[in-house]
Amino acid sequence: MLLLSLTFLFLKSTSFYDIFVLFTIIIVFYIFRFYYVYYTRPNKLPGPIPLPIIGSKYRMFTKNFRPIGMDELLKSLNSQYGDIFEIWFGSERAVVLCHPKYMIKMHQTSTKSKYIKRFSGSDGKDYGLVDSGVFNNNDIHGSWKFNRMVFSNALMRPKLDRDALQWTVELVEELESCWNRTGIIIDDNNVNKELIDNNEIINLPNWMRRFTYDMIYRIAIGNKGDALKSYINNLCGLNSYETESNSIIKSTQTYADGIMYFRLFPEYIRNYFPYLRGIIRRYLDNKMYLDGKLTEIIERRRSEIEKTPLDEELRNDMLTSFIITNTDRDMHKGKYVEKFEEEEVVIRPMKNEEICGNLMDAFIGGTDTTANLFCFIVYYLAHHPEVLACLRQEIDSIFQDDKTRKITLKDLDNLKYCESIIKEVSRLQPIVSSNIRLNSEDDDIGGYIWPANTMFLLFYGAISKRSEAWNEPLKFNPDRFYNYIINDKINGGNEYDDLGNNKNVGERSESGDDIKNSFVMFGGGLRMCPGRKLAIIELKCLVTMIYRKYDVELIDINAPLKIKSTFITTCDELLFRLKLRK
Ligand code: HEM
Repeated sequence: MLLLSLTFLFLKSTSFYDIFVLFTIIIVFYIFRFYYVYYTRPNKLPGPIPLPIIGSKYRMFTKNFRPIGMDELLKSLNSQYGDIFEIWFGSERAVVLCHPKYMIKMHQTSTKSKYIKRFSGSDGKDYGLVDSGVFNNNDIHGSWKFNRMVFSNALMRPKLDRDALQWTVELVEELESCWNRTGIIIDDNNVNKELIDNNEIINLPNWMRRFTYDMIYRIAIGNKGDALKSYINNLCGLNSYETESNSIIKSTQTYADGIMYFRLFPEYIRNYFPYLRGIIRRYLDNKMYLDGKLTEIIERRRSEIEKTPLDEELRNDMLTSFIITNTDRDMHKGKYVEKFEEEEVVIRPMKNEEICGNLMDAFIGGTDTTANLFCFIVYYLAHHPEVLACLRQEIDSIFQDDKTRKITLKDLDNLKYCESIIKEVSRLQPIVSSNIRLNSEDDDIGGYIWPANTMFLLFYGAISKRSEAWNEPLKFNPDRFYNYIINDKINGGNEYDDLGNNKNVGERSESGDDIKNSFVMFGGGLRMCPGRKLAIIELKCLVTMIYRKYDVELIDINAPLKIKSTFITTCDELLFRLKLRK
């Protein structure tokens, strides 16, 4: 208030000329300071010279002014500057790492690791970006450790596998019925010309986003989401109504869009820059609405749990797990000070704000990732009929040509080639193509000592395609995951993820050219994706149910894959239709 009054007084008593001169001085000072910091920085690495305010962002346009995504930008800088270089986000430097050897420290699975932090600073607390939830949580040895443990436990329970599979099956059936109603499933005599011209309806990402919304809503809250249902109603011209799940999902999407503003602009600019202030206000209002809605749901469930007799089983979803943590309903109550790797975590009941943050992280983490990966799988299978034939062989051998038998967890275990396809697509077209880590103490990376809080950008898009780790790295070849023998001796001990995969070897480990951490689909270390098991269950089930029954055709097989890439890579358009498999 005082600042505003002073500004008002100043503006009233000065001429336009004075303001212009003052403004020019500030800008010149800013530019001078910016380049002073740039030219006196420690460990000067190669990289494009940054511009004030926009940093290296001007390189996101080609010489012909074609905009490019983050993935393409990093690829071109990698080939120009090598495996370690720097780029600037505004006035903040990021050291870009493109070789798996640098991941050994970044992905270390120990609480002693110096690379657990994802972001710098303590700005954005009002938007839940400091000590709330899991993804953005920077309070590493405090609330992150606790939330991360409860979040992972909720997702990794074997009981959830069974439900996740059953819910995926039900949702694929709903998806099929939507595709039937909109005419996406055709036979030879029934090619609906009108439909083919309607890109909205035949665009696969539009369906998959709603599918994964509904799925993660059910996993997180326990009730069915309505995104698919209201989308089909809309397309069929029926009344679409606003359900609780839909408004939460929409509001979560808006919340996710807002994160960028809180990360890019410091608090004083957010609060006092006129146009920005309005945008920020809207994002904060939306967050308040979302927190309110989620708190209502939490309280409803809490009272439902309180009314449930102790010997009666509770629902099997993340929300219930969060609410009962260390309460009388928790069979581990009081028994544990649990171990998180080698550090102790005191388990306590979860606060409502923490539950809200965790639910939002589940919604954000569990939708675009799985949805877009499925679209990329469809694209790759359409372009590699030989791989599709092998997939069909595996599916048919397990289901004996039965196109409707319910999938079991044992079937999922046996779908090894299907899993290899998912991994190989992720290797070539990673959904999370770059990731961020910060060092908590001074440390040596790439032969330089980096001061604490240096930002490292791990460019997974390059790391997963190194010729030291993979034979013909740019070739789509799921066999490299299928026929792959783990060599303990060469790797000096293996680390297995929850899927039973050795995370630390590339295909060429047998020949001695092993490269640690060359497959980074789910990141690595203590911050590795906690939703990985769920994602693989969903994807295997989806791929199997679709491909055992249908031929998936792309409307234009020659069209290049249309992607948009920031830190995650999404499929913009993939026009498709289905035919019943003969
Ligand atoms: C194909 C699907 C998915 C992919 C490719 C993927 C990938 C990733 C990657 C690369 C990270 C960063 C890990 C790191 O920093 O080392 C991550 C983190 C995370 N993912 Fe996923 N993910 C997927 C599905 C999911 C699902 C289904 C959920 C939720 C149920 C989820 C929730 C999260 C959360 C909460 C984090 C932050 C973990 C932390 O900071 O401690 N993800 N994911």
